[in-house]
Amino acid sequence: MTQILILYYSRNGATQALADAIATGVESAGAEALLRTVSGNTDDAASERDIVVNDLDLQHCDGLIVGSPTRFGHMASSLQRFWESTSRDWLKGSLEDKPGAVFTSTGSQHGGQESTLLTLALPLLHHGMLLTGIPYSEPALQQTRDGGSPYGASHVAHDDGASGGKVSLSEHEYRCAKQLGYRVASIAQRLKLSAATSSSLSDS
Ligand SMILES: Cc1cc2nc3c(=O)[nH]c(=O)nc-3n(C[C@H](O)[C@H](O)[C@H](O)COP(=O)(O)O)c2cc1C
Repeated sequence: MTQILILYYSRNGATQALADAIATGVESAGAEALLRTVSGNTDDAASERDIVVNDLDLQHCDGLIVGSPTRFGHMASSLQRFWESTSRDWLKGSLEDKPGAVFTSTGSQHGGQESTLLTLALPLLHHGMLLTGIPYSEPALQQTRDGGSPYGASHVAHDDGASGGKVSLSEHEYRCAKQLGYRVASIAQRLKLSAATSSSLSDS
């Protein structure tokens, strides 16, 4: 079965809520969603609901969707530290030619979603991934008054999670996130199928 790795860092649950919505989209395409986190810093703990990613997760996945809260306009240091530990996988090309996408949560509406999404995409490109976002054929992208962007899925948290409140995505944020999961999973399935078809043609 096609396996999509959803890798995120989240301290207060908002980025994790996006990861869950993306997983719903992955599963709606008939693929498996593998939710993984990165380890946090001593003074900045990561959510412990999901286990920490390992090398095999990167090597075996058919697609990767990466998320982080926005921290001063870019990704959290825990996720940056994770990327700096991936040189061996970069040398092996573990992620090369696999579809990838990104997501983020901010405290405020104009707190840097686009800068975070665009910079979250850079390590994926360095690893040779095929970057995708959310197309405007998704109606929620036109209708949203909160998160959701062509660059990736997003949520405006107004810091509900940080103040101990319940994190809840708006309907449009949820639909954009689900669409992103569906899109990466269905692209991964098509790539896998065409690789299998061309290898069986070259064998015959
Ligand atoms: C050190 C730090 C820097 C932050 N920088 C920003 C920022 O630049 N823009 C913004 O809108 N929110 C910022 N926030 C708020 C977080 O992005 C927001 O609370 C996010 O939803 C947290 O995600 P999480 O619940 O997954 O941890 C910052 C929070 C912290 C702790």
